[in-house]
Amino acid sequence: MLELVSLSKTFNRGTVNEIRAIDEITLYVGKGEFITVIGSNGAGKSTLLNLIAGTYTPDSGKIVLSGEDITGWPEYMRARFIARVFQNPFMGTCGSMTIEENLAIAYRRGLGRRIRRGISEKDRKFFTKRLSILGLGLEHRLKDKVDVLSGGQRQCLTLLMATLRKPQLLLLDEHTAALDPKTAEQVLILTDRIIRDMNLCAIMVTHNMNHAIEMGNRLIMMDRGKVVFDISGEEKSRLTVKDLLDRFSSIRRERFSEDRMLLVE
Ligand SMILES: Nc1ncnc2c1ncn2[C@@H]1O[C@H](COP(=O)(O)OP(=O)(O)OP(=O)(O)O)[C@@H](O)[C@H]1O
Repeated sequence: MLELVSLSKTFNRGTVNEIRAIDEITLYVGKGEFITVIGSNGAGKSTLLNLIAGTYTPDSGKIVLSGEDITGWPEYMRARFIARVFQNPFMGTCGSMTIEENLAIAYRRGLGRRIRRGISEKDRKFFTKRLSILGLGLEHRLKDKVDVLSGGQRQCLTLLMATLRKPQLLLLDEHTAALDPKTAEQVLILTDRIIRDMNLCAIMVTHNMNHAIEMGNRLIMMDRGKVVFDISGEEKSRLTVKDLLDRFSSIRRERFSEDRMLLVE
């Protein structure tokens, strides 16, 4: 489904602030894989999603989606196939527009101008049906402005909009981090349900080790722009928070010994 081949990205090249954010990452993501991505601050998680979505261009390497080399494609072209939900619930929706207007925009994304028209009764029925799966009663509030929704309701709507037309890939960039714990849990349950029901290929960045373990069928850990741990299937289902913490500590120890070597040399 998605192939990343020797992908690299360096910021501020040639300056004292040079940072190799993504360092020769090669990753194959199969159909129906739901990957959780974990790693310390600055490990390169968001940069990886930005490269996949086309927000950033890689310095080298290749990105292939469903057999097509999309490395040179601009972000707007990739958006037809790659949906993304950000941490900020305000980013995926337009507050001054109604729920049904927001859904209509999402529904028509990627369609030609010819097909743009008002919202028909058939559209409304479809939106009502999809909104009802959220279990938030939003299906009875189609004409409400999105501004009046809570952060959690808004993030659920964003998730629904991102998947209204089945994307080839769904990117979730810490999409529950700005919500209170209870709402975050609800949004995660919904995320899991949508991904399973639609058999979506998804990549979810999180700082929460429990979420990284509980969600998805594959987990990768990043450190300094590299994938340092990649586990899936049965092995992943047996993974514990302690295992992840042990991994983090061993990475830190390695780094410490490297630093010492540098000092000695
Ligand atoms: N636009 C940019 N310009 C310069 N440096 C950047 C830019 N974006 C990211 N970086 C740097 O690249 C490195 C990786 O950043 P990134 O945001 O991908 O990490 P992350 O794993 O998502 O971290 P966090 O968990 O803190 O969000 C960091 O050192 C960051 O400061």
